[in-house]
Amino acid sequence: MIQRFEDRAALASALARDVAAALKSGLDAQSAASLAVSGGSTPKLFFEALSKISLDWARVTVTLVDERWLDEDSPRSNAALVRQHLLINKAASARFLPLYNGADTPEAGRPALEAAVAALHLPFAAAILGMGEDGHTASFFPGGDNLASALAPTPEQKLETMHAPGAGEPRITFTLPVLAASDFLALHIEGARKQEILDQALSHGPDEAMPIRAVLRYNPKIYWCP
Ligand SMILES: O=C(O)[C@H](O)[C@@H](O)[C@H](O)[C@H](O)COP(=O)(O)O
Repeated sequence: MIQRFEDRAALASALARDVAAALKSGLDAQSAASLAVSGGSTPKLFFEALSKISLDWARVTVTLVDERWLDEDSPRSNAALVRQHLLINKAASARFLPLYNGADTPEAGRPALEAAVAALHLPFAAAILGMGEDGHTASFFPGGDNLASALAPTPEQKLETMHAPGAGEPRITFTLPVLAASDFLALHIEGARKQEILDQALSHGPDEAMPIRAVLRYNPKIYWCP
């Protein structure tokens, strides 16, 4: 299902309201709720809208769908984006679980992160994905070295590392089954170009060429604006 909004502000406030509702349902049913958000350039307005909504944020853990293996002082750090634009206002009391821990490589950092992630309250109450113009989502990149195991991991594995020509730097990502099991699963895309990419992904073709296809099979709610 695609919901179309007239502009970025309208999309951001609708997505923030829907994510807050999903978190509230999670918190009404259980002692804690987890939220996985994407980095990149698209989510800032949504983050700021969500940060202003009243919720029992102290019982919410925010983490990332995926992370670029970089220190937080890099402008490409997704953790830095979340700290600056989401963990503010009312959401300042949320707990944050970053997916970068300073190890030399994501492979070296992954065991400690798998242990940290094991303590998360899962399934996610909400997971919000983005999409790149190459058809990647999370760190499921075309040509990624661990793409197959990120899409179909062993059961105990919640994270996968990824090196890919289009990724910019090494990555770590939640695997598809963890993200797909979220109570509320959304894809947030903006602009005519991403609409075209989405149309291509919705046509037949291999997941390896456009890994977003693997997610579309789970019918995420799609939020789009020009
Ligand atoms: O760390 C990342 O790169 C993301 O989590 C990634 O999957 C992102 O959502 C898309 O690449 C879209 O990025 P833009 O919003 O910048 O287009």
